[in-house]
Amino acid sequence: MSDVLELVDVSVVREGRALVDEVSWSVKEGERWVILGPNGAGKTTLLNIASSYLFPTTGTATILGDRLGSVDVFELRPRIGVAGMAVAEKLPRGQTVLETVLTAAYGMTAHWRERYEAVDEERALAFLDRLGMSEFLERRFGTLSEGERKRTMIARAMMTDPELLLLDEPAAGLDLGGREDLVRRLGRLARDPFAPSMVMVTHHVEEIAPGFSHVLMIRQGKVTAAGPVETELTSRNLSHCFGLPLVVEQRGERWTAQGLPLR
Ligand SMILES: Nc1ncnc2c1ncn2[C@@H]1O[C@H](COP(=O)(O)OP(=O)(O)OP(=O)(O)O)[C@@H](O)[C@H]1O
Repeated sequence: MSDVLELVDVSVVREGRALVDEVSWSVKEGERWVILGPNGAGKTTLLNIASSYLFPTTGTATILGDRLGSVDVFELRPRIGVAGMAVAEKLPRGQTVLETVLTAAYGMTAHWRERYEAVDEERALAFLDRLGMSEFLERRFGTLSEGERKRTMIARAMMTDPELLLLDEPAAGLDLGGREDLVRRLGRLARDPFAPSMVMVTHHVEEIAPGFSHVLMIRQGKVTAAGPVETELTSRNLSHCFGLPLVVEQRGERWTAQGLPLR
C-alpha cells in the first residue's frame, strides 16, 4: 500500500505560535481516518495542508506522491475531493443542486457552460442519488437545509473521482435523524472498496461511521494518539485529547463518549 498522505515533522506557525506542531502522520491507500480534537486543536489546519491549500512552515508534506512546494498544486487539487464549510461558502447560492455538483467536474465553483457532457450529468445524478438528494436537483443551493447542503457537498467532492476525500465536520449542525442518515451514508462509502482514501474531521465519536479504520487525536497542535480505531480510540486517549475524564464505549459498530460526573 502506498502513501496517500505523508507529513513529516510538519509545523504551521502563525504569529509566533505553532498551530500544528511537529506532526508526523501517514495515510495509506484505502484507509479511512477520523481526526478528533477540541476546538482550536489544529484539525482544519491539518486538513488544509492535506488539500494543498496550506503549506507547512517547516517539515514536509507529500500528497498523492507529490511533495508540496515542488508540485503544481493546480494539477494536484482535482485529485483531492474536499467537502467543508470553506468550500461551501465559495459556491453561488443561486445555483441549482445539480449545477453545484456538475461544476466540480470542470474544477469550477460556478456554472458557465450551456451544456455539460452527458457522462458528467450521469455521474452527478448517481452521486446525488447515493446521497439521497435526487428530489432536490433543481433547488437553489442557498435554500438547502444544513443537512441537504452537507450531502450536496459530499456528492460534489466525489465528482472528480478523487483519490483522497477530505470531509471537514460533515455532521456538524445536523439533527439526530440527519446525523444518523449521514453516518449510514458515510459508512456505506467507507466500506466501498472502490471509494477513495478518506479523512474526516469531527468533534464527536458518535459521528464515526462503521468502516472508518484509523483515528488521529490532536490537542494544541500536537498529535496525542494515532493508529487503528480499535487500539487508539480508548477512554485514556480521548480523555487526554479533550482534557477531561471521558469514558468511551463501543456498541456494535458505533461509539459513544461521556464525561464522568462531577463529585
Ligand atoms: N491565520 C491564522 N493566524 C493565526 N491563528 C490562526 C490562523 N488560522 C487559524 N488560527 C488558529 O489556529 C488554531 C487551530 O485552528 P483550526 O481551525 O485548525 O482548529 P480546529 O481544530 O479545526 O478547531 P475547531 O474545532 O474549532 O474548528 C486556532 O487557535 C485558530 O484560532
